[in-house]
Amino acid sequence: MLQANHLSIGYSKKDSSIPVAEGLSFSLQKGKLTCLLGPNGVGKSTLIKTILGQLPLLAGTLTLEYKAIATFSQKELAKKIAVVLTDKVNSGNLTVYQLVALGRIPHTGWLGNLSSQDKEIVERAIQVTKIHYIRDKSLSEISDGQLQKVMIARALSQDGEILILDEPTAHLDLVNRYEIMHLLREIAIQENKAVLVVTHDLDIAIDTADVFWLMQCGFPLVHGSPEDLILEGKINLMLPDEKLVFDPENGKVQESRNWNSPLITGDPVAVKWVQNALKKSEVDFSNSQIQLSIQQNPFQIEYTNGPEKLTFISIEQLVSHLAIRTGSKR
Ligand SMILES: Nc1ncnc2c1ncn2[C@@H]1O[C@H](COP(=O)(O)OP(=O)(O)OP(=O)(O)O)[C@@H](O)[C@H]1O
Repeated sequence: MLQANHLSIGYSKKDSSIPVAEGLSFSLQKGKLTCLLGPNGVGKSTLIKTILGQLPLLAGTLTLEYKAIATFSQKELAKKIAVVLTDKVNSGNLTVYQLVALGRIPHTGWLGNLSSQDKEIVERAIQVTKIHYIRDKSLSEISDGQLQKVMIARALSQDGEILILDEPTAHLDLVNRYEIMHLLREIAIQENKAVLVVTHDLDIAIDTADVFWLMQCGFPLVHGSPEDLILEGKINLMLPDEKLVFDPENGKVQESRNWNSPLITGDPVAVKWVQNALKKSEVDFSNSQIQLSIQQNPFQIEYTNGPEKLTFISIEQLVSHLAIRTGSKR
């Protein structure tokens, strides 16, 4: 579909160019959800603008269906690539249906009437994104999560083979973030589209994406399935700060500092969350004799420190005790 070889992207000023990222090679595949991840300022939006033909390439090649992107007019590109950007739409008076129908403009022109085929495509976009129940509402009457689905529906009604979304889940709550990403996955598979999503939502991206593209300053773009990148340790490329590291065991980003846990026995899930709280408490256990034993039903933490034996009924109580004992501020 879309292919890049040793692509350099960036901005040109007068006679000089300012590269943002160099040596990017990738191919975007149909039927797959691809997530583009990387730290702030690494060049994700610059890459999207380059793909959309809004910025010239500084070096390398970028082709769509084996033809250089630069050879497509903006109108031709709009028929092939639909995009949802982060900007807020300012069309509060339009209804949901009218906004979705605007996606047909590249095919009909601004004054073009919708043919029965256009109407079918608009209906399909509304159906796929499950927004039929708000189709007659005005845009000023819907929530941010609903608006995001409407924007995706508009992009779908454009009916290109490629769908690009820049941070579609920013500002949404957890449930809506999952819903939008699952919807995009469904669209990729069922509508056989190449879907590229820029996101900072690592957890949800791991659960939904088929392919990750990782951008990191000074490195070529790394791609692969999230699972392969996790097992190979390459996922850490998106964490330029050495204080953070991806823990493949629990699938989470966490602080890389060494921390000595006291000896804790009991149910592994309970042990994990007691450890989590103790790590945050910043109590130093390196030379301590403290041992903890967790009992279930009722939940109890038996605390032993040399001859001292205590019982706590919550993690909060244990942490408060340790804070008082060690003079920690927490
Ligand atoms: N119009 C511009 N002219 C020159 N440099 C720019 C321009 N727009 C952005 N940049 C620079 O390009 C670099 C990449 O910016 P870009 O917006 O692509 O990053 P990003 O990865 O999308 O970041 P974020 O995750 O914060 O959205 C930044 O250093 C930025 O300052």
